[in-house]
Amino acid sequence: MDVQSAYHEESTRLKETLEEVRQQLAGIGPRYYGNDFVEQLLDAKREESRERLQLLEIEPYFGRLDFHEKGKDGAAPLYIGKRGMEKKETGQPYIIDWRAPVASLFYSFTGGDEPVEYEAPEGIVGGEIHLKRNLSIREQVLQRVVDSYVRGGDNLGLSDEFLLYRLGEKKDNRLRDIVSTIQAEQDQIIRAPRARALIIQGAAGSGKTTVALHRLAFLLYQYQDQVRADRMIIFAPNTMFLDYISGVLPELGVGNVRQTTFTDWALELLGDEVRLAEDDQEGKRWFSLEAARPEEGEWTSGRYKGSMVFKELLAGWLREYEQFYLPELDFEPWEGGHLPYRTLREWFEVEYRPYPLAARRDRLVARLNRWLEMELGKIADPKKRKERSKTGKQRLRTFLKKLPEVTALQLYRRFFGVEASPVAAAEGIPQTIAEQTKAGLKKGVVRQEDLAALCWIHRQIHAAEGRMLDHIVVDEAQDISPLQVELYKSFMNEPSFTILGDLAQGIHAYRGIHRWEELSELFKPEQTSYHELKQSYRSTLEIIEFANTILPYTDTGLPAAQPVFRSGEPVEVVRCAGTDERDQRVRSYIEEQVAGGMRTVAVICRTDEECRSVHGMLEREGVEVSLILEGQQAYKGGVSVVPVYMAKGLEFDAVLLPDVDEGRYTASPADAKLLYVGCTRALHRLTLLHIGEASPLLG
Ligand SMILES: Nc1ncnc2c1ncn2[C@@H]1O[C@H](COP(=O)(O)OP(=O)(O)OP(=O)(O)O)[C@@H](O)[C@H]1O
Repeated sequence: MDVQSAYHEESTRLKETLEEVRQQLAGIGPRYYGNDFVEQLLDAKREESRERLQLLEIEPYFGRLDFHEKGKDGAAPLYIGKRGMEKKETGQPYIIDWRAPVASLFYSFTGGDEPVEYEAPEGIVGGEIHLKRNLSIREQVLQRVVDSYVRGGDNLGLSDEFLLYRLGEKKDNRLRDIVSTIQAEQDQIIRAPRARALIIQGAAGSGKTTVALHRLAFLLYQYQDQVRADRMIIFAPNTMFLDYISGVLPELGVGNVRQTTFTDWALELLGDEVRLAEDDQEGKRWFSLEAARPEEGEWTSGRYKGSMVFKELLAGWLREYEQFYLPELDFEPWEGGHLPYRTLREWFEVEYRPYPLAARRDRLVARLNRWLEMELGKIADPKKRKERSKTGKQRLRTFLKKLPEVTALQLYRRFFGVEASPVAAAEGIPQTIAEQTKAGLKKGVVRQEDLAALCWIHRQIHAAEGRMLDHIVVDEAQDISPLQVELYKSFMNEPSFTILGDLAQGIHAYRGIHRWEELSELFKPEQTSYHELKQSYRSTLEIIEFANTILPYTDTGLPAAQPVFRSGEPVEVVRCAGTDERDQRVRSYIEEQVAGGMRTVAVICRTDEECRSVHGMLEREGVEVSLILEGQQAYKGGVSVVPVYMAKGLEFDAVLLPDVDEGRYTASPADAKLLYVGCTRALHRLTLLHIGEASPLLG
């Protein structure tokens, strides 16, 4: 079929579809606002349908697959959309949800005339593909029809055309869904079984974040009876990144999934008791040029406090503390009254043993109160009872002081020896780490690196409290610690994780993992699987090849990222005679890129100070530009100046690195990772400037 007839055919089908959607929408009826519970439930269902149809009304589908199922007559066209619908009159599928089993063929099929199959709930279904067609519909208008496979046709390289068209688009300030162009290797991850910890090492721009979000949408569809959106969490590195990805799930019709940072989540779990030190800023501490760089093999406090070694120490100390928690004392409410230690021990050590420490203490206190009331009840003389009640209650208050309330922070303080305790402070913590932590605790504050341990203690002493979770996504997982994952595990009956990251972008190696085994070892072998995504979709061929030359300096041994064949302008590296020329080049770069239609442009500097200086210069020249620093809540798009450690996870149409000199990017793996992150943020254009000698990482 020629292009024109295909376009005509699809226009007709689109018209029909839109008419069907409109009719179904019109048939839904008005909303119900009354108090009847059954009506309310029905209304919620109608509302769901309305939302689904409204989504379909804008872009009903993006693909068509003509599939000839074995044993059936001829090939039937399947239209695949972000949501599914049936034809009202016949009840037959009219648009197939992209997550449905049969839709997997659309993604896994990469050409060839061989038979294909997919896994349906009823078993394996086989057949042949006759046509794979990509359809681009915007605001109800058919814009493009691209056949990536026609049975019997020559099918030369067409499969990439639609993907390239999508990758060539300019980006705004939000990550988008990719349902129409999910690639086979990505689809495998999206559709992987739920009950395991999936660990994914993916090259920069390989779609990790995007794939994780699509996987959530898939799990909600596939395991409707087992998972709920409000029992899923996405952990991402910072609030601005969360803002950047916040559009994807709603586009996929998924609401109610909590998207948060570990710090926010941990502080909420721990309550008001825990306060972070105000100077706990990573930019200053680790990314200034003066920042201390840990030696290879040396424990940094973040690595240590996130390690399983530290967890074991905590666990051992906590066991001992629990053992000595109950003081060896009888309780005497008044002269002659007596509750022996033996009985108290029986309650605490035997009866309440199965409960976590906080609950054991609560129960003991409640029992003591009850015991006192009962003893008082036995006294017949009202005057005497009143007198004893007063003394008894006073003595009980004094006694309870020896059973201090247990909170995570209090225990942590005792563990570090900041507060007296029946069990001595733990030994074996590297001295500087112990001293630094104690100094903070004495001032009443902790650092972010303490949060995982505090939350872990909290779980140990409260256990069953809090909701269990169905699935957790950990993005940028190279930056998290084993203890964090151990903690997340305690919120699940069986592990169900999507853990994604890139060790080559491990710029927080002072607190993050250095090998994926550090996380996979936390699961039983049959509970975990490891995948690699090597293909990179974000950047042009030139940018990926350029970034690949930096990769070996990161010392991660990771393979080069593979580009899709999308060619653009060469990467420019320009030596400037001095700051005047550099500033002039930064300004003209921004001007040119904006004039050339780039919607997001970033000047990515090595440090906060450098960013402030470039931003100040641009503002003085009247350039409209946002300065992004640590703690930024939202990403607005347009032109930004951002330190490289904050740019991780984001992407921009055009990127300029203005300070790639030998002093700012040395030949160390830490700097190589920073430069790799900086370069891989660019989709279409990348330019690097330096004054004096260029960084040795540029070969
Ligand atoms: N199959 C695809 N079709 C179209 N675009 C895609 C596809 N896969 C990824 N992309 C695009 O590639 C870009 C990178 O995706 P994403 O940010 O999810 O990658 P990442 O692996 O998390 O990157 P990084 O580790 O560098 O932050 C995004 O613009 C995304 O839309």
